[in-house]
Amino acid sequence: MGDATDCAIAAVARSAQEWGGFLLVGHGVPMELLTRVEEQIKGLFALPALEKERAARGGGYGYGVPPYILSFSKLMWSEGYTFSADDVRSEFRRIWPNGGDDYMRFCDVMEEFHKEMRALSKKVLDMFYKALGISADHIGEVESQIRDTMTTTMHLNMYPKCPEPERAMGLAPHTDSGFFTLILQSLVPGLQLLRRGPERWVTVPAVPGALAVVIGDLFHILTNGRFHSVLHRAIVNQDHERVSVPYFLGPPKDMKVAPLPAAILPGRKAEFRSVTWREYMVVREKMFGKDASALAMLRVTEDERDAELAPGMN
Ligand SMILES: O=C(O)CCC(=O)C(=O)O
Ligand SMILES: [Fe+2]
Repeated sequence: MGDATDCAIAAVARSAQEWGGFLLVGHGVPMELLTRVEEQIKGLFALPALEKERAARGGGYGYGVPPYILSFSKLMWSEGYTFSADDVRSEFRRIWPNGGDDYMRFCDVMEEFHKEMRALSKKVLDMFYKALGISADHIGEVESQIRDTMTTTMHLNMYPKCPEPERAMGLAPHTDSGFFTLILQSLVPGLQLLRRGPERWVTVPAVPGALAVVIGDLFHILTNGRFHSVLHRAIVNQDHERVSVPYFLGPPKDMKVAPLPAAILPGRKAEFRSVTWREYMVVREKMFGKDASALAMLRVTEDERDAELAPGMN
């Protein structure tokens, strides 16, 4: 994947435009490591409820579901754990206050995974740059800054078997807010992307060793809407529990994100205002559960564009 072929780059461009995501194979993260990650996560969620509650979610991190899913009416059939990938050892002291073998094994596996995924993320970003027409020898200051400062948040999802799957949802429809997400999933399908025109939910196949890549809202802004953030959800089933591990890549929380000049097509203008991730989350929170998109709030309006073209004329 280090030297992705022109054909692979064209496929990335096409799927990022049409779907907002794709399945990545041949990425080099060993399958055997992915299996160990899944085993550790199953072990974590199998702990007694009281032990998990010690790490109850606060300030965005910890055990529990992300707050946005509470604004949906359908029953959510999942458990979750969110943490900063750089702080595995301190975060999981909350679950294992005295350390010990289980703690060590869990942290070792998560750190190994983080190291591999971080390296992979940079390769994926470079593929996206190429797919936008920004070749390796034309990467500018902003592009390199993004590459060097990307942050990573990990989220662990556990969807137990559900006796009445049609009455529940694993994770409500949402877009990811950052740049892009690499998702490891069990060999049990459940992730679905919303395909446009006509709208329908399409299940992402569970291919051994593959990682799903999903584009987030800030990447939609960065690419001036050329790559679109995709609405996705997770469904549950009666026969198998399912684990998924989204590895979220994004900018530092206070870095301004605006359409990359090199990504704006000839004859077009920047269609989004610049925003930090922190600011974006405030807009997004207001939109949860409403039938409107936070991204739309950041679109530059015709009036603003006219004002920009003719300063001081009103
Ligand atoms: O379970 C999945 O496959 C999707 C998880 C997801 O989209 C998320 O946690 O943001
Ligand atoms: Fe997601």
